[in-house]
Amino acid sequence: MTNERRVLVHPDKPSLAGSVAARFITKMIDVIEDRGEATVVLTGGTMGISILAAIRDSSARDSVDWKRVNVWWGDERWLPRDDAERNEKQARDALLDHIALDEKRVHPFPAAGEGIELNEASQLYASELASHAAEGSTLPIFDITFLGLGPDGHIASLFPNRGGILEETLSVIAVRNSPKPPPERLSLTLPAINSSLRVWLVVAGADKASALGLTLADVSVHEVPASGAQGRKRTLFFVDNEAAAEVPENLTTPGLFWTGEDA
Ligand SMILES: O=C(O)[C@H](O)[C@@H](O)[C@H](O)[C@H](O)COP(=O)(O)O
Repeated sequence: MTNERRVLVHPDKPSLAGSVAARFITKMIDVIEDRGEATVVLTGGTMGISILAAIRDSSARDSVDWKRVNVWWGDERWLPRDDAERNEKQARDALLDHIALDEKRVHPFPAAGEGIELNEASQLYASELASHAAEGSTLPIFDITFLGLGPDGHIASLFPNRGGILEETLSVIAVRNSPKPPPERLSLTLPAINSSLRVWLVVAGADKASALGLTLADVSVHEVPASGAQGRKRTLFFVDNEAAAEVPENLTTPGLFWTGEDA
């Protein structure tokens, strides 16, 4: 298996969301069968949440043994737990509250207003990751890490020309003065993201075409953080036609018909 990056192009957002949902369900079933459990890292953002809703609405949804699925987040907005803009809240509304998860396996970031401040929250999440780490690691085995892509090329809460994208030691960082509101966030670092077996970027809309084109042109990770995303086994870009406008033809594959051996 090569660790090439593959761009799977879909006609529009609904077909993109439906295709990713179907692949995700299939992959979860395969991994659980193989390892007895599966671990996913969720992302915020409109496409990331749309995919959770598509999983919820899939007729195959409950073929997954959800009580064996571990859920983490790639980043979180530093807001009160029930704030509508919080990634955890949006994920619970879109999917998590509709499936039979084992709540002990669901690991949201800490929230604002619960007696700890941002730096301590990042350390707490790093410790929680470490307490569920695989042998000899500080991180659990992530089977799939979802990422959205910002128009500026950010992933999670790792923004261009900021120190966070260059962090090589910590697994979690506190983010302040975020260019995307809210200003305070928590984020996995690039090494933590790239520890994932599979990184699935979900990208839709004309406003992402430039960032996606630059990402695949391998410009510096400091300028385009997404260019540094690399799963250990597989890195897939699930995109719609609009977002693919600046992707060289030779890098794209029709997403609806790709039967790649291991998504
Ligand atoms: O907390 C967040 O905002 C996300 O984690 C962020 O990384 C998001 O995925 C991108 O900004 C894309 O968001 P859209 O899909 O809404 O453009």
